[in-house]
Amino acid sequence: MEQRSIAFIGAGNMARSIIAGLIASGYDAKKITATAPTTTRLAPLKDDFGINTDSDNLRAAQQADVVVLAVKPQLMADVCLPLQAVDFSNKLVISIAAGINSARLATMLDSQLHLVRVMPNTPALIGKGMSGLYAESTLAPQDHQFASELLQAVGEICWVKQEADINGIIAAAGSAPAYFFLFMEAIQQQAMAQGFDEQTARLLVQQTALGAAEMVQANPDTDLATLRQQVTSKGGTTAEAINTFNHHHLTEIVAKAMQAAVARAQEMEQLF
Ligand SMILES: NC(=O)C1=CN([C@@H]2O[C@H](COP(=O)(O)OP(=O)(O)OC[C@H]3O[C@@H](n4cnc5c(N)ncnc54)[C@H](O)[C@@H]3O)[C@@H](O)[C@H]2O)C=CC1
Ligand SMILES: O=C(O)[C@@H]1CCC=N1
Repeated sequence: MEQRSIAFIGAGNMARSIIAGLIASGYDAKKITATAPTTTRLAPLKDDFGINTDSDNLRAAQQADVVVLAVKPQLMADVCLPLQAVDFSNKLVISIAAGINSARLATMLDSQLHLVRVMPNTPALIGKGMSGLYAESTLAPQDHQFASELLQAVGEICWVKQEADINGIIAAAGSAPAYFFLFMEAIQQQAMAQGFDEQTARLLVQQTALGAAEMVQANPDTDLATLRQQVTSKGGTTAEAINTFNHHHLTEIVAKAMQAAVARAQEMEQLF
């Protein structure tokens, strides 16, 4: 892919995940700079991936072709204020922040932007990310392509047509690794309660989750319900477990959780 210079403003969990994935995919480490106020987050990035680090956001942004905004939403306005001095006319801006829309980002940076909003997730760290992307139709094709390739370097992508759909991506992918971790934690805990040691309980759940996810991927023409039914023998053990989930309205719980994620993103759009 095109090797543009990239400045990650903010060097937390998500920036690290994308940087790790980019380096693993062969992106030139010298073309990547990450910023943070202290060396706590920066030193490991420099040591692990050989990228440049800087505590000066303005300098990093001025020197980059692509500026990735990767700070917490509540900090975004404060972080953007000094960046208003940057000439963004020839730069691509990528924001990964939840709950801050394009119009608000343009106001925060006081510029007309070549902007892509991206909603990634942390499995980008191991090249298994899922990112949703949104841009105005006026975005140049080469910027569109660069953003696609950047996120494809760390996983799968899908472009959404309306900016509001980014909130749906948050609910279904950005936040969703945590749902699976929670589910796996619950299985691990119950396996331990049934007598397995912690390590064995973890192996049982992690290998099963991996196997299930890979079966989904390996059978694109088989719907998820069919895969479930193939495990569920009539009158057997799985049927009892699934009946218990249904009795406690698992589907409704998931729907409510995803709706709550969207509602929070909408609320953040008003707050920050
Ligand atoms: N963690 C996740 O799974 C996902 C996070 N996001 C978005 O990514 C963004 C970052 O989230 P995380 O990485 O989880 O947060 P984080 O708290 O791990 O990282 C934020 C980083 O910003 C740095 N920072 C704080 N003040 C700064 C400043 N003035 N200048 C430069 N850097 C500064 C901090 O040192 C920290 O390393 C958020 O906007 C979030 O909505 C999006 C998708 C998934
Ligand atoms: O929890 C959050 O707000 C961020 C956005 C998606 C995942 N983490």
